[in-house]
Amino acid sequence: MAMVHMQALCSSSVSLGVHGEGAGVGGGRGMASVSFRTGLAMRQSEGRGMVGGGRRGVRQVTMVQVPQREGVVADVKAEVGVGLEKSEGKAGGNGVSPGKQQQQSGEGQSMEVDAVTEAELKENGFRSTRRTKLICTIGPATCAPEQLEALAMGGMNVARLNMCHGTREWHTQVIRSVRSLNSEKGYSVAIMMDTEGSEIHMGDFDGAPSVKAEDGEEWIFTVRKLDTLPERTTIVNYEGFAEDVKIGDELVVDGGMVRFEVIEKVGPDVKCKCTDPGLLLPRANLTFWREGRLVRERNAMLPTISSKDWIDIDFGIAEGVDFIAISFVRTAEVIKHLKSYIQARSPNGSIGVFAKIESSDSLKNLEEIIRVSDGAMVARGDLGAQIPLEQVPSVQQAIVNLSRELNKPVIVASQLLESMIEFPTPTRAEVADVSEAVRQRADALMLSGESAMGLFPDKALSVLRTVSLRMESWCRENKQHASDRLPELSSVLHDRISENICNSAAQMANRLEVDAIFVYTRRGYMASLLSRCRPDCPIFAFTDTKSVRQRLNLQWGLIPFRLDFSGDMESNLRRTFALLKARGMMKKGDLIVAVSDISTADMLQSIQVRRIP
Ligand SMILES: Nc1ncnc2c1ncn2[C@@H]1O[C@H](COP(=O)(O)OP(=O)(O)O)[C@@H](O)[C@H]1O
Ligand SMILES: C=C(OP(=O)(O)O)C(=O)O
Ligand SMILES: [K+]
Ligand SMILES: [Mg+2]
Repeated sequence: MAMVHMQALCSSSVSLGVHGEGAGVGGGRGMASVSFRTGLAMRQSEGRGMVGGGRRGVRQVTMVQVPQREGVVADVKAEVGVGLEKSEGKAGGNGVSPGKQQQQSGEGQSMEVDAVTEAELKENGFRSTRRTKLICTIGPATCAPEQLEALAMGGMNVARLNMCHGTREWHTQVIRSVRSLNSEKGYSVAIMMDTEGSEIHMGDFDGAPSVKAEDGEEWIFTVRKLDTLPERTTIVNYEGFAEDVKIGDELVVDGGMVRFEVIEKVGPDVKCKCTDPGLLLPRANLTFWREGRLVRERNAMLPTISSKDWIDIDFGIAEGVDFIAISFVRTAEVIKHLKSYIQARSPNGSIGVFAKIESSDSLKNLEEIIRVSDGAMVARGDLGAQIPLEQVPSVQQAIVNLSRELNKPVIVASQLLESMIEFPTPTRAEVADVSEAVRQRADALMLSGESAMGLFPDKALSVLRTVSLRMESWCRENKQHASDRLPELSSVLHDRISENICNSAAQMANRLEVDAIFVYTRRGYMASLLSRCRPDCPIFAFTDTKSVRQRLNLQWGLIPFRLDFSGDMESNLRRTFALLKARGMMKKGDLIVAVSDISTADMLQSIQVRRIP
């Protein structure tokens, strides 16, 4: 077996030499010692996800010969001495023993994992765990505690709150209910807040869940703030509406669910004739088209984050939501602006900011937007109203691929199982659509109306679950991963080491057909990088804070655990094995690849192959 010898003399180059002889690893269990030495100095970048993030300093990387130990099959280790300034972050202590480590309240227990995954692992083993994550929009059909619990039981990883709808009190109540399910019953449902954005939309219908617009009917679209609505009248939330539309324009509701033609303008009222009948839903999105083209000049004048959105965002920060999704993002600037605002407001918090890709402007700046965001959502509902429908599938594929390349989680959203709003089984075409998103290896799939106000929210979730599982195992059987080549992520040396460690670990895991990859990570960055490789086995991500654990919930293949760990990998591994075995989640003889991202005085990152003793 090879001695891997890595040498890097200055911050710009790393060379990897593989020698023909060296410590003998050949003999299977308990024999290994592969190590590499690096002597390099580098500045830690301030970018996201640095190991031991929050610290600055110059790192000195040195090699140590790794002693042979029981249970080690092979061990590749880069050990680093870190010259640190005082650590700024919380829970960043190096080499603190678990017993001594002071956690925020409620974080002192031995190991926390989502109860549903735990049960699934015990029952069906590693290969059975679902890799694609599921998001449910919560609405009137699912907001009661027992309805939320049914979704959590059914595999909901993230609950989404659409701030277009519902009152502040309603949202507060849902957030509290989810939080107490988590703390009292062991679920781990994260919360995503989705901003309303400055879209043009219709008003409510005096509490009616929907109103039918018949072919040829005349309707009034008005900018007047009416208290009582005359029949066949709807309010439009955009004050410039009556001025902007022209006679002959086409009004498209919800991307084409209903259409009208403008026939007359009377002051603040716009008289329209229904040309495509259908159901009008409260606050349905509205676009207007002239000579076959979307009129977007005025839309472009509206802010991406409205004053109402800022109030909602403050609310989200105060409630400690895990993710904020921004509607109708047009540029990277707005995401940067929001991220710095969140950073200033909750320096210790870690709210992931997701860019919703749902306008033609966002497509022009796609890469820039995804680079600065913590994730992206293919919001096909509005996207399909802004670009020709037939372009949506290829755009979806491009966004999924780009996000994965850039190491950002990506959600495929809207109309996945639309017919299940009314019917208990999906159409075959819907099943094919869900399967395709899974085959593309999106991180997460999202239900909207199906779970918010449909008749069969639990059934819809169950369809997402079973279709995902089936497609995932089909992909593994057909070795789809073989063709997945990812371009290198970044130019920062330190990042390149993390990336290459993760790529190698994932490749090793696939070749050795191990049962799981373990990753010990404080910020979650290494867990993300492993998820990005979409390996065949599940990834157990051990992290020491609740907020990081919650955030990892959204990423493909990750099973996040909260665990107090120390800088001593050997003791971390032994403790983890013991805890997992005691809880029936692993058994003697299981093979794992362990990746460590814990920065301490004598270690940076390592890959080990271990058999559970
Ligand atoms: N918090 C809520 N309160 C009431 N109804 C909701 C809520 N969230 C979602 N809904 C209903 O579910 C439908 C689908 O949800 P979603 O796709 O998120 O919204 P939209 O259709 O406005 O884009 C909405 O049109 C609305 O009727
Ligand atoms: C997810 C979407 O956004 P919203 O439901 O908020 O309109 C969409 O447009 O597909
Ligand atoms: K929204
Ligand atoms: Mg939308």
